[in-house]
Amino acid sequence: MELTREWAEREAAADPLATFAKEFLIPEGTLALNGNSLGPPAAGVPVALENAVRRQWGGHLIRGWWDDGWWDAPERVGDRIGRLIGAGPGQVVVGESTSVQLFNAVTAAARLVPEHRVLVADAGNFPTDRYLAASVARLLDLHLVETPMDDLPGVLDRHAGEVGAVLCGAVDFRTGELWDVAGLTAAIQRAGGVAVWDLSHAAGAVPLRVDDDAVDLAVGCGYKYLSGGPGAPAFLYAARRHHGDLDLPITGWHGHADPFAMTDPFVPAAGITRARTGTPQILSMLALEAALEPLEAAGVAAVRDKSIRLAEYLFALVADLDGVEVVTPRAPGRRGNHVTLRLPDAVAVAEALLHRGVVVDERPPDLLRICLNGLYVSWTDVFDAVAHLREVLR
Ligand SMILES: Cc1ncc(COP(=O)(O)O)c(C=O)c1O
Ligand SMILES: Nc1c(O)cccc1C(=O)C[C@H](N)C(=O)O
Repeated sequence: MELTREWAEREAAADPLATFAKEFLIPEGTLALNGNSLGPPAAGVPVALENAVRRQWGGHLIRGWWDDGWWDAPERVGDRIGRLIGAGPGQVVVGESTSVQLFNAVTAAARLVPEHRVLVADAGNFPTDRYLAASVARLLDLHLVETPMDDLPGVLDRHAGEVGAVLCGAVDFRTGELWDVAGLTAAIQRAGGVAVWDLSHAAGAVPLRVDDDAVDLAVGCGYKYLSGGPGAPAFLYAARRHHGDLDLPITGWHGHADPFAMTDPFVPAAGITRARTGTPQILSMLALEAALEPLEAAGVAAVRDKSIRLAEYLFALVADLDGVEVVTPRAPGRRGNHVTLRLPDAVAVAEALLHRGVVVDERPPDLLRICLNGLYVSWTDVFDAVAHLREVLR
């Protein structure tokens, strides 16, 4: 690799994924490097929404639930996301916010092993995960143990036999560190626990194999690498082996075995359908469904491969920047698709970059996150972003 713009231009010209950038609505001259917060809209999204509102809703009114496939959307879109995370059909539903799904999953996980009174939570996880783990612990009167991910194996050993639900983030939202989902899931299960992974920063970013890794439950965000739009519905994965015993706390009527019988008591539906809650956010779900198309067409593996190489380019480009430390592990197997730099005044630097059309984000006090989603970020974007950073720091 060469640290010149000409080299970046040559790489961009030879990039087999280059055409996918045109399938996203990104303002001319803007470098969208914060897809780990909010992915940009795919061009198919406004088309799908226009169709959903005018033709489906406006044309068919309530018949849309059946004639336009709205009723089945949570499982249908769930299966599509399932393919992106290595889940076979019938194990993923889409709906609600990530936070609601986290509450649902962690509570159900704890209820799978009611005699195990320790709830373990990743201390570095995004705040909503930690708040919800604490809330579930209070609700079920469990003992909450928060641990840095590095110490998770030790915590599991110390509490072996008492461990119930364990909530971890697959990719650290701050540092971008990718954890060993397969190995840690096995360790959690050896301790008697039930592994709940937050895949928000991993789904659509890194190839996941939730079935092969024997993950118990997982939750993920719809608006980061899946580009479903602000507040896009989240997803919940539950391994098929748990479906019969899954006692989810949000027992809405869409999760009932016979919702239109409208009778008591609540009888959970068979399969993953029991994880449905109330009426799903159809417009948002159809936006999310349309947004998946470029990612599905490119394939997570190809996007990941390019993202890894873009990060290596970024590591090389920032190597001589004084006072800038790369916080993200460099080994590809140990990082997701965002790179985090530690530097003084990260907030002011992010602000200055934004004025130059470089959209990154900062996490206080001193972290700058740069998301390199190979689906729409190019080699020249990385070169230009670092050139701007260099000028801002000067
Ligand atoms: C790991 C993680 N979980 C959850 C969320 C968000 O949850 P919600 O979509 O409910 O706001 C985020 C980001 O906002 C996140 O980074
Ligand atoms: N969910 C967000 C929001 O509602 C507003 C602004 C940003 C976000 C984010 O997604 C933050 C993100 N999860 C993070 O990793 O920091």
